[in-house]
Amino acid sequence: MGAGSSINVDTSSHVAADDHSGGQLYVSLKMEDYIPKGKQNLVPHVYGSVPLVGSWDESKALPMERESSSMWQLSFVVSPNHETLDFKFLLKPKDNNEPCIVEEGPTRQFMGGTLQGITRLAQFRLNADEVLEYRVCIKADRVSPFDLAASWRAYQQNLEPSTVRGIPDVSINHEGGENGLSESLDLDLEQYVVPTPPTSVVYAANLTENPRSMKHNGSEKDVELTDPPPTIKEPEGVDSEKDTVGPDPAKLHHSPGMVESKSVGTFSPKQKQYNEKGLLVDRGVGSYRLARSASVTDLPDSESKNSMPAAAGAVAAAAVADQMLGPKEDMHLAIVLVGLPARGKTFTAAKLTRYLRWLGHDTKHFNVGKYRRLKHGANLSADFFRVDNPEGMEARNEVAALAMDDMIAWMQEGGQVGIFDATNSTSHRRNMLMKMAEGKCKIIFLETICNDPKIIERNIRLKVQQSPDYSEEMDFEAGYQDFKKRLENYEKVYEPVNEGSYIKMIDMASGKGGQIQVNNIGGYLPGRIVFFLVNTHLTPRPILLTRHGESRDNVRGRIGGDTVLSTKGELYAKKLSNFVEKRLQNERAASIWTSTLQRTILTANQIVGFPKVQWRALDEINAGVCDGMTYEEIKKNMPEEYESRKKDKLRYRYPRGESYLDVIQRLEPVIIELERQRAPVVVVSHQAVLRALYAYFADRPLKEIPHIEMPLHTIIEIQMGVTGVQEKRYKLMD
Ligand SMILES: Nc1ncnc2c1ncn2[C@@H]1O[C@H](COP(=O)(O)OP(=O)(O)O)[C@@H](O)[C@H]1O
Ligand SMILES: O=P(O)(O)OC[C@H]1O[C@@](CO)(OP(=O)(O)O)[C@@H](O)[C@@H]1O
Repeated sequence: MGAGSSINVDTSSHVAADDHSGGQLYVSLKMEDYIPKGKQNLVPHVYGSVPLVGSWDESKALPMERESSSMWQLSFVVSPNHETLDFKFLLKPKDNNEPCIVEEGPTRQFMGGTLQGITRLAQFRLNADEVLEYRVCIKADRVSPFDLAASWRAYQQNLEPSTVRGIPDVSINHEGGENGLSESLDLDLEQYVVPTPPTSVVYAANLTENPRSMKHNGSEKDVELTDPPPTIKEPEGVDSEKDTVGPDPAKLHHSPGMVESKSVGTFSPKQKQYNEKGLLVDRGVGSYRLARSASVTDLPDSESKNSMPAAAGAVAAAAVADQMLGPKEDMHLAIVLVGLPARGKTFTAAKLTRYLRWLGHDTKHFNVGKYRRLKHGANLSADFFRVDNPEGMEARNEVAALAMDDMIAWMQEGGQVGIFDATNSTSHRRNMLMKMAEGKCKIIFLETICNDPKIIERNIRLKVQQSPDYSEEMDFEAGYQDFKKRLENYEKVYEPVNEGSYIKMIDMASGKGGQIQVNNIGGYLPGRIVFFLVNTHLTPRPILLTRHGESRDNVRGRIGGDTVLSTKGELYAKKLSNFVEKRLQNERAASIWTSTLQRTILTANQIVGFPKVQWRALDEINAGVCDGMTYEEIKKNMPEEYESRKKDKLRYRYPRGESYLDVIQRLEPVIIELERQRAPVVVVSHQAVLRALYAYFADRPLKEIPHIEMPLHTIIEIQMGVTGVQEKRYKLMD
C-alpha cells in the first residue's frame, strides 16, 4: 500500500487474515492404481518418521483410502514441531500374516514445508522379476487452524468420514463426555446468571469529546455537557422482531436472565475520569514519542506522558521507523469519517477508537453531532439540514470547525489519533478540513457506503430509537419521518470521496463480505487500521470467555506452571462442557479456542462436537524467573521485583518474562480473529490474558487491565451485534 497506490480488497474471500494464525502443513497424497489382477489384496499405506505415520513401525502405518476406482488418497496434518517428515509408501496385504512391501529407493522427505523427491514413481518389488509401479501426486499446503476447523465443519455438514488425519485438537466425538456426566448434569442456564460489573448503557456518540470552549475552570461540566439519554420508543405498528427493525435496546438489556448488560462505549465513572485525564500511552507503536525500552526500575512516574516503555519486536520497529522517516505532520493522524446519515459512521468511529486505545495509541473520538447539540440544542428539525438554509449551513460548518480546532489543539499537546466523526459529505467541507489540517496532521478519509435498502431501513430505525436528536420525540413515526427528510437533504448534495488518502468501506454490513477500497494509504498505523476494518463485521454472535478450571497450582497459590486440574477444576470442565452443549446447541459452526497449556486443554477436553484450536498467544502471562513461585515467595526472595510490580502492574515485565503490555501486543491477532469470526467462539484461557481480551470488548482503559476481576468457574458472554457489545455472566460454581 505505497503512496499513490489504489487497491481493492474483496472481503468476501479470506483476505490476508491468516498470516498470523500459525500455519500447519496440510499434506495430501494420491496414488494411481495399477495393481494387476491377483494383487488386489494389497492396500497402499504410508509410514514414516513421526508418530502420526507410525514412527517407522509398519504395523502402525496409515492406510490410504479409495477415492475412486483408480485412485487412492490420504491427507494428514503435520504439526509445526514436526516440520521434517520422512516417509515411504508401502503395500500391506489384507491378510496381516503376509509381509509388507516397502517402496524402493530413498526416503521421501518434507523439510521446512518443502517436498524433496516427490515426483518419482512409487516402485514396489514383488519378487526378482516383478515390480509394481504407481504414479504419485503429493501436495503440501500451509493452512491456518481456522481453515482446518472449516474443513472439519465441512465434514460435519456432509456427514462423511473425515479423511484428514493428525488433527489431534479437532474433536469429532459426538458422544457425551467421559462417564456420560455431561448429559447427567441438567443445567438451567439462567439460574447461573450473575450481575455484570455496574455500568450504564450510553449511545456511542455521548462518549465522544466535549467542546473545549465549553470547559469551565479547566474541568468539564460533565452533567451539562452530556447528550441527553435516548428515549426508547417502540415504532408504532412495527414488529420489532422483523429483520428490518433493529433490536429494541430495552429488550436487549433486560432479556430474561440478563441481570445487567452494557454496550460498546459504556463507561464507569472511574473510566471516564481516566479518559478525560488522558493517560498518554507510548508503547512505541505508532506514537511519535520515542521512549527507550525501560526496565521497570527506571520507570518514571506512571502518569507522565513519556513513561511507557517502547514495545519490543518487529511491529514496534516498523512503527518507530515510520515515525523517524515520515514528515512531521504524519506524527498525528486524523481519521475523518464521510458518509450519509445512518451509514454506521459513529459505530465505526467508536469501534476504531476502542481498538486503537486498547493497542496503546492515544486516540480521541470527536463527534460533530455532539458539538451541534450542545451549541444549538438537540431537537432541530430536518429543515436545519437543508442546503438552501444558509443559517443552518453556517451553523453546521461552524461546529465542524470548532470540533476540528479542538482536535488539532489536542494533537498539538501530544494526542496521536483523532477520529473526526461527521457526515463530511461534500468536497467543500472536506477542503475546509484539509486546509485546517495542513502541516499539523495527516488526514485519511474513511467513507462508509451502504447500498442495501434493508440495512439502511434498519439503521434509520435504530437511529430514531437511539440518537439524542430524537430523545424528546415521543412519537416514533414522527421521528422516523423527520430523519428520512434529513437524509434526503444530505442525499441531494452528497459527493463521494475522491480526493486525498481514503479508505472506502462498501456494503461491509451486508453479511456477504463487502468491499474495502483504499487509496494513497501507507505506513504502519494506517495499514493496521485497514486490516482491522477489513476484518470487522456486524454478524451477531456470542464470544464466551472463561478461565480454565482450578489447577493444582491455583490450589497451592503458585503462578504460571503447567499443572493439571484440581478435583474442583475437573468438575468445572464437566459443567462447562454441559453449558457449552446447551448454550451452543444450534451453533454448528462454533469453535473452542484454548491456550497450549494443559489446564485449558483439559478444561475444554470434554466439550464435544466442536473443533478446537490451540493458540500459543492465549498462553498465560509468562512469569519468567518467577514461574512456579507463590506471591509470598516472590515477596520474600525478590522484594524489589514484588514492589516494582505492585507499583506498576501494567508495565512491569517479569525478569525473562512478560508484562501485561507484552500480553496485549501478542493478543492483537486473537482480537482480529475474534472480530473476523462469524460463528460463536469459546475462549478457554488464563487470568491475565482474559483480562486483556475482556478489556478490549468492555472498552476498559489499559491502566485498569491488570486489576480487572476475572474469577474462576465463571463464563463471560460477550454478545456482538448491530448495536454494539452486550455482556452477560454465568457462574457455574464457586
Ligand atoms: N459499515 C456499516 N454499514 C452500514 N451500517 C453500519 C455499518 N457499521 C455499522 N452499521 C450500523 O449502522 C447503525 C447506525 O450507525 P451510526 O453509527 O449511528 O450511523 P451514522 O453515524 O452514520 O449516522 C449502527 O447501529 C450499526 O448497526
Ligand atoms: O497478573 P496477576 O494478577 O498476577 O495474574 C496472573 C496470574 O494468574 C494465574 C493464577 O495465579 O493464572 P492461571 O489461573 O492461568 O494460572 C497465574 O498463573 C498468573 O501469573
